[in-house]
Amino acid sequence: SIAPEDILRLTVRDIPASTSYHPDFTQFSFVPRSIGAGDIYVEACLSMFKELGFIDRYRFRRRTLARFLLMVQKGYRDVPYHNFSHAFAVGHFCFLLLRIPSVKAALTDLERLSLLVACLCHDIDHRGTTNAFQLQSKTPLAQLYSSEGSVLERHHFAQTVSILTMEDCNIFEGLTRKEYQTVLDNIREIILATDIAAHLRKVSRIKGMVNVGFDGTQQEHHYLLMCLLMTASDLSDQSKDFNNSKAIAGNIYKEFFSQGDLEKQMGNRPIEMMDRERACVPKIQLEFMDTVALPVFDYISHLLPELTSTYNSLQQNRQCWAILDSILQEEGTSPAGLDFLQ
Ligand SMILES: Cc1nc2ccc(C(=O)NCC(C)C)cc2n2c(-c3cc(OC(C)(C)C)ccc3Cl)nnc12
Ligand SMILES: [Mg+2]
Ligand SMILES: [Zn+2]
Repeated sequence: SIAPEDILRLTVRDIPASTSYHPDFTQFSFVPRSIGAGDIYVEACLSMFKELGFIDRYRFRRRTLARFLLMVQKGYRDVPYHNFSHAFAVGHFCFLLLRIPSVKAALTDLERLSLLVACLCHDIDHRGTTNAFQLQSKTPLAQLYSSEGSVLERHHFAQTVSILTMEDCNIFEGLTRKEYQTVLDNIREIILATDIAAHLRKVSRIKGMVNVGFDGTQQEHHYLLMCLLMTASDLSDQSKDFNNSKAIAGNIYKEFFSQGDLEKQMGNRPIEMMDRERACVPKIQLEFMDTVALPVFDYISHLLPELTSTYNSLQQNRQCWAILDSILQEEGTSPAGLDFLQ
C-alpha cells in the first residue's frame, strides 16, 4: 500500500508503463489509454467487432467498418478529456462487458451491437463544455436542441447518424429495415442516457430493477440495462489504477476550469466546480464518487458478479481521494489547482 503523503508525490510517470500492469487487453484492469495513439485505435476497434461476432453476424464489410471508425475518430475534437481516447476507453470497457456470458444471455445481438457503436460515438464533436454552458451562452447547439434538453447528447447522436450517411460508411447497410430502425432507436436512447441529469433522474428505476432482478421479458429492463452498461463504461476510467484515475480527473478539470475561465470572460460567475480559484478537486471527486460513480458500479456488480473487483477498485480510488482531501485540509493549502494531479 502507498503511504498517504506518497500519494501526493506519485505521478503517472512514477508508475511503470501501464502495459506492465495490464498485460491483457481482455482484462478489466487493462488501461486502454496505454495502447498509444494513431490508427492503432481503429485496428483495436476492428478486432473488438470481430471478436464479438458482429462482422460475421451482420455481414460488415471490413472496408466500410474501417472507414466508419476513422470518421468517428475524426469526429472527436482535441480537447483535454472528451477526445477519441475517452471514446476508445469507453468502447473497450463496453467490449469487455459484452463478452460476459450473462450479458450475452440478457441482451439481443442488436442491443449489444447498438451498445458498442453508441459507446464509440457517445461524445462525438464534444467541445469540452457542459450542457449548462450551451444554454447560458446560447451556443448554436443550444439554438438547435434547447427545447428538448440533453443538448450535447442530441448533437453526438446527430453526428453519428450523419457519419452513417457518408460515402461507404454505412456499417448497417446489411441490416433489414426493421433491424436498422431498432439499432438507431437503441443508439439514440443509449447516447441520451449519458446526459448526467438524465442519468440522475433514471437511477432509481435502475435500482428498482436490481432489487427485483433482471427480467428479460420486460422491454424496460432491456432499456435500463443498456443505460447502466453505457454509464458504467463512460465512468470506467475511475475503476482503473489510481494514477490513471487521477490523471483522467486532471483532464476533466482542465475542461471544467477552462469553461470557468470562459464564463468569467463572458461576465458570468462559474459554479465552484468550474472555478480554478475556488474548486477543491479531491472534495468534488469524493462527492462525485459517492453520488454518481459508486452507485453505478454497486448496481452493475449486483447484476454482474464479474464486476465485483471493478467495484472494489472504485472504492480504493475513493479512499485515495479521501486521503488526498485530508492532506490538503491539514496543509490548509489554498484551494488546490491541478498541480498535484500532474
Ligand atoms: C472523474 C469524473 N469526475 C466528475 C466530476 C464532476 C462531474 C459533473 O458533471 N458534476 C456535476 C453533476 C454531479 C451535477 C462529472 C465527472 N465525471 C464524468 C462525467 C460523467 C457524465 O455522465 C455520466 C457518465 C452519465 C455520469 C457526464 C460528464 C462527465 Cl465529465 N466522468 N468522469 C468524471
Ligand atoms: Mg457525454
Ligand atoms: Zn463520455
